[in-house]
Amino acid sequence: MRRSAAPSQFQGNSFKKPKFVPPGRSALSLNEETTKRNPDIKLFQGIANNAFLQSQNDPGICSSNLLPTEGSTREINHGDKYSSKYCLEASAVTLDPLLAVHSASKEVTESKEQEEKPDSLVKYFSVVWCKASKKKHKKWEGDAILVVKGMSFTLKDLEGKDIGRGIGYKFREFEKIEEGQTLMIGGKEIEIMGVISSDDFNSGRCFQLGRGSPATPSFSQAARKCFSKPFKSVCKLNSKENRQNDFQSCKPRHDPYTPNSLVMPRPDKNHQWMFNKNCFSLVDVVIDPHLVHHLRPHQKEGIIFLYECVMGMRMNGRYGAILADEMGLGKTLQCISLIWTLQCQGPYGGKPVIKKTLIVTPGSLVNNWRKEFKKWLGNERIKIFTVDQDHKVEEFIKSTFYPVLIISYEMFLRSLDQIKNIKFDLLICDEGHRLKNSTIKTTTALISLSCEKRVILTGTPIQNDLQEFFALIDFVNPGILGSLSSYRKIYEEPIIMSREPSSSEEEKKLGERRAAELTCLTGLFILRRTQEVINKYLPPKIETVVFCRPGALQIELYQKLLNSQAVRFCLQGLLENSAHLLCIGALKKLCNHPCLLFSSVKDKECSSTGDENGERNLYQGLLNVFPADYNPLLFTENESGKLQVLSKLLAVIHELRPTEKVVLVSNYTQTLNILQEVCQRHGYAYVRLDGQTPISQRQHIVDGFNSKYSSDFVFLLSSKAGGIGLNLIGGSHLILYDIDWNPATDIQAMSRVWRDGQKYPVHIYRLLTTGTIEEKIYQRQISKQGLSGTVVDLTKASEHIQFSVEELKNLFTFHESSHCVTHDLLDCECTGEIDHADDSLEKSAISRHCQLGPHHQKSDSLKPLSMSQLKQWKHFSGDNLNLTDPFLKRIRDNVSFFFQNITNPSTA
Ligand SMILES: Nc1ncnc2c1ncn2[C@@H]1O[C@H](COP(=O)(O)OP(=O)(O)OP(=O)(O)O)[C@@H](O)[C@H]1O
Ligand SMILES: [Mg+2]
Repeated sequence: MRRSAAPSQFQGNSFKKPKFVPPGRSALSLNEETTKRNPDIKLFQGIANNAFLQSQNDPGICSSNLLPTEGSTREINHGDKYSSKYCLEASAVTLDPLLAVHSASKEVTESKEQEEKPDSLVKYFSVVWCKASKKKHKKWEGDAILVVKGMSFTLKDLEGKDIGRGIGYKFREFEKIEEGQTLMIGGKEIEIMGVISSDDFNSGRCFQLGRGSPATPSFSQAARKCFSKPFKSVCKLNSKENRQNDFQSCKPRHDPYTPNSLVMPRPDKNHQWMFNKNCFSLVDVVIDPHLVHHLRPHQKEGIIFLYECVMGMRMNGRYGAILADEMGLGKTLQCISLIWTLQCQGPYGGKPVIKKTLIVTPGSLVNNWRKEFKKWLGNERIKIFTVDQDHKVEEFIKSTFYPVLIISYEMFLRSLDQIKNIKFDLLICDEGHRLKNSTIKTTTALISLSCEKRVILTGTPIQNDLQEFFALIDFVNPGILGSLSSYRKIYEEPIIMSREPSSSEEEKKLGERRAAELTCLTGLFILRRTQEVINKYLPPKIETVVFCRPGALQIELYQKLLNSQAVRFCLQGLLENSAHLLCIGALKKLCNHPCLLFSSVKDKECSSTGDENGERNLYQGLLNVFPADYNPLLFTENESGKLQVLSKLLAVIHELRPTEKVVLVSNYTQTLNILQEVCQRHGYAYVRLDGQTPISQRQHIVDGFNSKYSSDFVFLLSSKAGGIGLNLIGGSHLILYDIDWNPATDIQAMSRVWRDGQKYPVHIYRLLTTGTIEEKIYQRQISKQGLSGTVVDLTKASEHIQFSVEELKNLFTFHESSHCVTHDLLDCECTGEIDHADDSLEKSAISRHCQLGPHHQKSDSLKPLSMSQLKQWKHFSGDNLNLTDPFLKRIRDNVSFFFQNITNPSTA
């Protein structure tokens, strides 16, 4: 047979063909072998192997939070300004037992015993294949990986798909396999090209080599080009003009030697080779001292990280980054520092790296960005253009005045035709987790921009869904993980499979190794730090979960609803037309206030529409429970346990802390109407921001509330409509009036007030109605089920949550006599009469599971609580006579139980 190369070998990646390794040397990794022959790979691996830093000193820094092994974190070495030191934790994964088996194969195969149990032996070969035919001249059709396990052979293409299988081979047959040998497998003829180590297979690297993706980025090709004409372009100095430019700008813009100066790492030789063709002199890029003065240590690290990424210094040919710091860590300031620096400076002759930057952000944050630019850089340094009703993109295009364009995602889509014609050098997508779906218009439109330097900012953990993760990675560094289908085969499927309880040891190992490899590839350009890094700059946070006794009317109505035909149908498993959602909705409304339920029943009575959802079955007889002359507009506070508590809470805050303000959060507009009415009745000045608030007015409302001169006492906020990214540091008390299925919604709301700039200790109150569905939702939030996977995602509505009949039974049970069902579930022995907290468990033991990281990875501090963590909170019943907290004292009559936790007590 003529040995013509497989398609991928035509691309000139000659090093890709694995060299045959004789059995005695089979433990040597393929990479070691290839690097010996190809310096390009070695250089790349140098980068990759150095890519992770251990940050034992800084608990808050955790690289991308998708860590393969405990504590695999990144930190930038400040000791040496010009070099970032990394260490690859993933490479420290314990030696794969398969590898050991592999290297010992000779002796093992001679043993008869093993002959009978060949399953324990797995070998991997790189091969080329073609369909079996009798033709004389055949052409190989592709590269593939041959997996030989026991007596079965599997052929996988370089996308990870199985393309052939064979069983029933004799164990001795594969023992003799060697380079050049041909075999028939599943109707395909294959030729063995070489051995692949189990390490390379388990990590997925052998698939990448074939694809020429991350391990061999465009860098190797570019570098090869340079080698072909050594020094020519680099040393061809220098036109007169160049020299003059060089001379003029070779001084750093700011002094790199002053104490506390923040100097960006210098590009290495390869970078210079590729990007400094004109041989400008190297100039230090120094962050404006005016900014450095304000920067927190984690922000300095973040700026260096962003700089290295967008300059292509972390991974050759890749210019994207994901800054996934937890909420409130100042991602905006880090980006502003980056923009301002690149706008004025560059490492080659001091020439600025970028001219124009596009910032795309949710509409409600456009003005916040403008404000932040002004806050950190003043009005004079940089001119920014924000697009709104009165300022169109055309104006930006006509003017040469503005280097930065800030636009909302919606407006961006509408103005795409114009924006496409502008050459942007840097693209920043704020709250960029919305790009997790690569098929939505916004993502495709942004991808269509030619800008290579792309930064995603997100406070939401991004690794919970591996497909969404792919979309985000592929957005910032297109193609780095190959095609979606190969990504699924090589990473997603093995990783998910390994998490199944039924997975075999081997599957578990493979999944772990693939996760480690994925982390390794992506960890270079993802940075996530947790709230802990700024805790020390923040005031204390006192969080209290308040279990409010339901009012008499609520109890009666609640029981009536649970006895309705609709609920009974649900419990019999008759869940057509989402009837259970209707029941859940009615119970939640009732918990907020009975008048909301009354209005729904009345609306249904008056409406002429059909009854597909069985509303009539649910509402039957409810009106009789209300007083005959009940008027929902004249609702009273004591009809709702939570409203009574709220009203007293507002009163005591107003009385004891007259200069402090309250953020009052609900997910429902109708509930906000009631809360607004309460404010009016008591004469509290308030502002309101919900989904109806025009985007143009939002920042104005926020600024007004945050101003120390404003007389507003309450900020009524619909968290779903507008909570994301807002700074509400004017408020130091935050009350969550109702609970969402999705813990992320509540966490988002809570972190609006406890953030940089907050002056007062922050009090957060979560109100729950005792014994009702609200407690159940809370338990779901803090139990494993609620914490797994994509639930921590603001876009997932409760309609997508699946319930079993068992779960519905639990949801539709009312625990009228319990002080706190959640406490009952904790298996805690205390009676709640005195303050109690369980110290028996280690505080940080439980973390939210994510698909990539191990189960005991460092936890996000803003992640939802777990049950066992809750048990460690101080807890006590409302009858506790030793209450000292003046706020809790005032509301205790209506409260059956409290859980309380204080973060950062020392900064008080
Ligand atoms: N170094 C600093 N010193 C003082 N205040 C700071 C500093 N860095 C940021 N801030 C302030 O902290 C607040 C939060 O910053 P920012 O809005 O950028 O957070 P974020 O990381 O974008 O959070 P989110 O994910 O919620 O959007 C802002 O008011 C900002 O001005
Ligand atoms: Mg932000």
